[in-house]
Amino acid sequence: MDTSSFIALLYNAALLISLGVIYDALKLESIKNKKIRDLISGLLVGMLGLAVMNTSWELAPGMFFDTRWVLISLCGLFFGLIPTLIAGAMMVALRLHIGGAGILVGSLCVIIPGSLGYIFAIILKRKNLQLDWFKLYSFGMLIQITVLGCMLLMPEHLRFKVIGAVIQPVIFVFPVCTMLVGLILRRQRDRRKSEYDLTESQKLLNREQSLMRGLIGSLPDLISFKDVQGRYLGCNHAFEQYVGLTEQELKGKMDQELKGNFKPSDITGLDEQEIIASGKVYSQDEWVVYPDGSKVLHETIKKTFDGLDGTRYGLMSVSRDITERQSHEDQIQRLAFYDSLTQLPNRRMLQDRLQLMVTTSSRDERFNALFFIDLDHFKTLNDTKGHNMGDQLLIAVAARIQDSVRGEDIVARLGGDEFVALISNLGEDEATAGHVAEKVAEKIRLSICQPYKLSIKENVDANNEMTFHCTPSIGISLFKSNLTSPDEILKQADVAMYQAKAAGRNAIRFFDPAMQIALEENAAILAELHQAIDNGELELYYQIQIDETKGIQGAEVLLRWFHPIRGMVSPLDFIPLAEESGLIIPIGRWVLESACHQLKVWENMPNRENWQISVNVSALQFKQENFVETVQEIIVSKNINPRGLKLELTESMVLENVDVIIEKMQRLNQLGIDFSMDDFGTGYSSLSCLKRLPLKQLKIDQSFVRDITTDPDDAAIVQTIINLSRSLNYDVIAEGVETQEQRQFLFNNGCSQYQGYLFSRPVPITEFEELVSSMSVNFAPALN
Ligand SMILES: Nc1nc2c(ncn2[C@@H]2O[C@H](COP(=O)(O)O[C@H]3[C@@H](O)[C@H](n4cnc5c(=O)[nH]c(N)nc54)O[C@@H]3COP(=O)(O)O)[C@@H](O)[C@H]2O)c(=O)[nH]1
Repeated sequence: MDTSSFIALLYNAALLISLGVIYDALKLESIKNKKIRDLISGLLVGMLGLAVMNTSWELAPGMFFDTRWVLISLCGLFFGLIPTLIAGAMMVALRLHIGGAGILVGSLCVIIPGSLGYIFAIILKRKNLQLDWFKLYSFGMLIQITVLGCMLLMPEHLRFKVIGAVIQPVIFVFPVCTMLVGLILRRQRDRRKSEYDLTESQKLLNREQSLMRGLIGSLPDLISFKDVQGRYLGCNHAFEQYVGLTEQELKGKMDQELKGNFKPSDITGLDEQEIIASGKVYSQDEWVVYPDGSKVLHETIKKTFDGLDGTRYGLMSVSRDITERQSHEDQIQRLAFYDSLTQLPNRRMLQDRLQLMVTTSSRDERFNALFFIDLDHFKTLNDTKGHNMGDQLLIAVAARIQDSVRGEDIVARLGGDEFVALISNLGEDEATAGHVAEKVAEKIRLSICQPYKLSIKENVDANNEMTFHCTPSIGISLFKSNLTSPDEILKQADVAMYQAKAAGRNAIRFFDPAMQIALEENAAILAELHQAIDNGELELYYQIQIDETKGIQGAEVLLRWFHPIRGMVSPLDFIPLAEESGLIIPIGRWVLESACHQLKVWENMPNRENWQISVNVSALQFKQENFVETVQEIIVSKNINPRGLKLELTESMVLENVDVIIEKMQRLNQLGIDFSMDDFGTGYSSLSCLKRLPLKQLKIDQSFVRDITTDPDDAAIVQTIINLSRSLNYDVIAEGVETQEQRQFLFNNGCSQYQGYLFSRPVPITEFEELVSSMSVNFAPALN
C-alpha cells in the first residue's frame, strides 16, 4: 500500500468516526416526525458515503477501495430501513456514475452490507439481545467476508490481484473499525435513549405532580406535610383556611409557631416524633376548635412518607370533618337503642345488657335483679287527661326511677307504662340479695308515689298545673347464672308484676311460679276461646230489669261460656282476655246478633213490644270504625225495631276522643238505639262531658248499691247520681239490688228501675221466660 492509499483509508476512517459525532451534533433524535428524521438521517449517511467514496484508493483502473460497506452496514444496523435505502441509493448512484470495471462489485458492496446491517438489527431486536463489542466485531467480520465474496465477481484477471491487495486491511482493520464506530454509535444511542426516557419521566412526573396537587388541593380534608423535624413542607387549601395561613407562609414553620389561633391536633410534637420513629399509621378522632370558634370532630390519620431508597422524609397528616357523620351515627344509635320519649335505653338495649349480665354473672356467682315496673291505672290518665299528660308522667317517672338506683344500674322503658330496672351485684347470698333488691324496689315505689305536677296545656282557662298521684306495681326476678335466659328473666319479673297487681296494686312481689301457671292458664283459655263461637259454647243469659211503676222493662244480656271440660267460665275470666286479644270483636258481634234475634221473638209476642235488651259493648268493639254500620247491618238482617236495643257503655270508653264517640252515638241514636251509662259513678266523667252525651239512662254501679243502707257515703253517692240523672233528664237504673231494703231506699230517693238478684240472677232464655210468666205481666210493686 502506497502513502496516498494509506492516507485515503485514514481519511475514510475519520469520516466514519465523524458519522457518530455529526449525528449527535445535529440532534436528529429530537426531530419528532419520524419520516423527516429518517430522510435527514439517510441524506447525512448518504453524503458521508459520497465523501468516503470520493477519497477511495484506486486499486486498478475502475476499481476503488474504501470503507463504504462499513458505513452502510452500520447505517442498516443503527438507523433503520429508510435511511439505509436513501444512503444506499445515493452511494450506488455515485458508483454507477463513476463507472469502470468495478461497477457491479462496487454497487454490491453497498447493497449487501446495508441489507445485512438492517437484518442484523431486526434479529437483535426480536431476540432482545444487547449489542456488545463482541457482536459488533462479529458483525464487522461477517460484512468483510461478504465483501470479499463479492470481490470474487470481479473480472478474473483482476480478482486475485485486488483481493490480495486489500485482504489485510479487510480482515484485520475493518472489523475492528466497524466495532469501534458501532460502539460510538451505540453509546450515543443509549445516551439519547436515557435522555429521552428521562425527559418523558420528568413530564410524567410533572403531570402526576400537578394532578396530585390539584386533587389534594380540592379535597375538603385538611392535608399537611411536615419534615422529620416537624416543620411544615406544604398543605392543601382546606388546611390553609383552617390555620389562616397560605402554604407559603406555613412552609418551614412548626406547630408551636402558629400564633395559637388554632390547635392542629391533640397529637403533640412528642407523639409525632414517636410516629416518625416507628413508621406506624396513627389514627384518632378528636374535637378541634376552628378559628371561628366552631367545634368540629376530626378523624385524623398521620403517616410517615419515605423515599424510594427508604429514607424517611417526614409525616403527612389527613384530618376529616366527621361531625355530621358522627351525629348521624349517634342519632341512629339513639333511635335503635333508646326510647325517644324518656331517653332511657329501650327493649333492644336492655336485652343486650341483660344478655351480657347473664353471661358475666355466671362467672362471678353474684346475684342481680330485674324489676318490672308498671304504673297502676296509667291508661285511665291517658284516656281521660290526654296523651300529653300521660307523656309528662312517663318522663317524670323515668327520672325518678333513674334517681333511685346507682349509676351502674340500667333503667329501661319497654313501651307504654312499662319500665325495667336492672340492678347488678347484689352479693352472693340469695337472702341478702333479695333483701337488698326489695329495699331498692321500695325506694323506687316510694319515689313514684310522690305527687306529680303535670301541666295542662290544652286547657288555657284552668290552672296550668295539676297534681297527680300515681302508684307502681313492681315485679322482681333474682338471677345469677346463665341457666336462665334473658327472656325468661323478663317473663318472670313480668309475672311477679302481675302478682303485685293482683295483690291490689302499689305493691312489690318477687317472682312466684304459681302466678306463672295462672298466666299460662290464661293463655290456654284464650286459645280455646277462639273456638268457642264455632263450637257453640257461648250462650246469653238474661237478667230481668224492672220498673217499680211500669213493670218489666226487658233484660240485660250477659254472656256465658260453657267449656266442655272447664264447665261454665265466668265472663270476668274471659272477657278481659277477649278484649286484650281483640277476640271481643267477633264475640261482641255474636252477642248483638243473638240479642236482636231474641228481640224479634219478643216483637211478635203480646205485651213485649216495648221491652228492651241491654247489651254490653266493650271499648274495642265500639272503637271499631265500622261499628255503626255493623249494628245497622244486624238490625236490618234480623228485621227488628231498633228501639228494642239499648247499648251499655262504660265511662272510661266515652272519655277518650269525646267528639268522635258522641258522633257515633248520635248516628246510632238516629237509628233508634238507646244508650245506658254502665257502672256509673266508678269513672271520671265530668259533668260537662256527660251533658253532651246522647244517653237514655245512667246505671248506678252495684258497688254503691251494696252498702247503700249501711254506708252513708254510698248512700250519698247514690242520691247524687239519682239527682244528677233527674237534672240531666236521664232515666236511672240501679244494678246489684239484692234486698228489699236497698230497693226501698232507691225508690224513696227517686230511682224506680232495678236489676239484681232480688228479682232474678242472669238466667238462660227458657228460665227467663218461665220467670216472666210467673210474674204478673203488669208487675205489681212489692213495696209496701
Ligand atoms: N263486653 C261485654 N261484657 C260482658 C258481656 N257479658 C258480661 N259482660 C261483662 O262481664 C262482667 C261480669 O258479668 P257477670 O258475671 O255476668 O256479672 C253481671 C251480673 O251477673 C252481676 N249482677 C247482677 N245483679 C247482681 C246482684 O244483685 N249482685 C251481684 N253480686 N251481682 C250482680 O253484675 C254484672 C252486671 O254487669 P254490668 O251490668 O255489665 O256491669 C261485667 O262487667 C259485664 O259487663 C258481654 O256480652 N259483652
